[in-house]
Amino acid sequence: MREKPHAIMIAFPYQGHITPFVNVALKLASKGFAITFVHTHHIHHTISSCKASHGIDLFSGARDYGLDISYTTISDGFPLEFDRTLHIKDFWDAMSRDFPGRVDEFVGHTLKQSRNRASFLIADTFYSWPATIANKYNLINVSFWTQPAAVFSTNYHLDMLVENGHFPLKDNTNEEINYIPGVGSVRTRDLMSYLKEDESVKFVQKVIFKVFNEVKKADFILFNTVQELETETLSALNQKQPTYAVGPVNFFENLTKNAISKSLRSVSDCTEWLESKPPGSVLYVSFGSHVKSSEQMIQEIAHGLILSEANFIWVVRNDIANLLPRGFQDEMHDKGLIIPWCDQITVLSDPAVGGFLTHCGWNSVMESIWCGVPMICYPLYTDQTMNRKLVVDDWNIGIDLCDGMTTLVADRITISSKIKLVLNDESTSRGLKQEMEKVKLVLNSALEKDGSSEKNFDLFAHDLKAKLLA
Ligand SMILES: O=c1ccn([C@@H]2O[C@H](COP(=O)(O)OP(=O)(O)O[C@H]3O[C@H](CO)[C@@H](O)[C@H](O)[C@H]3O)[C@@H](O)[C@H]2O)c(=O)[nH]1
Repeated sequence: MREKPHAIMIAFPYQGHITPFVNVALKLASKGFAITFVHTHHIHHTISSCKASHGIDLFSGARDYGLDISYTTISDGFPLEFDRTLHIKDFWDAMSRDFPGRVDEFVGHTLKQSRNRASFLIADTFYSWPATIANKYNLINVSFWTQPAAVFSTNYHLDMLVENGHFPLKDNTNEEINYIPGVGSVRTRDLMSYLKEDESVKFVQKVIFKVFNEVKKADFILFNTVQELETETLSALNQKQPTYAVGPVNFFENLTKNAISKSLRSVSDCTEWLESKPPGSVLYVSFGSHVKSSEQMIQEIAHGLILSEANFIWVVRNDIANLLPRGFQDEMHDKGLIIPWCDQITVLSDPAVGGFLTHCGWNSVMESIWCGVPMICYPLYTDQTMNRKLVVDDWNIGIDLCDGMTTLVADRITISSKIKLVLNDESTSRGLKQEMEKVKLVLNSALEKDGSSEKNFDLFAHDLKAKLLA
């Protein structure tokens, strides 16, 4: 192939998807691919308003490092000021109905301009249109999955859940399931929240049904996970479609020294505060970019933190800041630092951090392992319950905040004692750290030059080029 193969990459408009997707773009470009990277106008506007120094092209920094990435934006159909979180159902109704047409037009136009270059499409698995558009333009269709393979496989085999009477899931069931190919034994309470019998998630179920029909038509599927951590699940999936565990890709950006802005919020610098704390003494608390806990639970966590007497950094996003107990900031003195957002990987890498109270978003789990920080798990929605199961039950690198998981509420005394267990209790903390070292080694080795993720990425690039030439 004389000209570089060309990827058209359409990002999914949420932080937990943007971060790894940007890294996939950088990685592909570093392997000799040309990229056209696309954000929605709204995401572009949000990212660029967080960093005044960046111009209109978020990827100009990548080109400074010799990477062939061009960048553009398309409309999601709503004005910039429309509140996409508050009106999530309207937003996603329109995204399902109208956005595919915009992508179609964009892809058609881009291909016309690209002078018969060998092109292919990469989109987030959560989009429901890639197979249709790839088919129309005769493009290879690459799907990118941002969660564990176990969650993918469960969604992929929804028909089995239906046959066995486990979909839709009745509330508060705790049966064992062991028929999902490659997933082993899992309890119904660990299944994704949107499989539950609840009107409010009906529209999510509809989306999931649709996207998992679509992904069955993908030519290649990339997983932001590690082969050695999910070996059986991945090999079962590989029997169905070509799958490649290439994760976690989240750290690849080091290559460009973080020159690519991808944060949807402005970042607070915690370095100085962390430097003033002893090693392993700080609990980092964050529930990711968009999930909301109940006011009651936020209050219990706040009191639990004070009772534990631990040092802590708590990412309290602006949308939940009003839920903190009155007088909390005075009570915590210098023991606590409340910030609206930070560079999470930088914070987790700091030697002062000894534990992570997390909602178990998959990026947070991967980042915590990469930094070797044991977790206290407080999963809230979607894949987070399954991610908790991997962290606590399978890998023993974290503990549950809410044992039993049925009510999802813990009181301040329990919370405080869980924090002490992870940060101060000799035996628990040593046990978690020992297991964490093993899992961290697996993850870090996968990212080495001859590690599985690196090799799988090369294999993917090789297979893709072969298919483009065929
Ligand atoms: O102050 C902060 C807090 C978070 N992050 C980053 O934000 C991302 C958060 O991702 P994740 O931990 O996966 O949580 P969510 O934002 O909640 O991600 C959504 O997307 C994930 C991937 O699909 C799913 O696993 C989650 O359940 C879903 O809620 C991570 O890369 C963090 O490094 C920061 O940079 N600064």
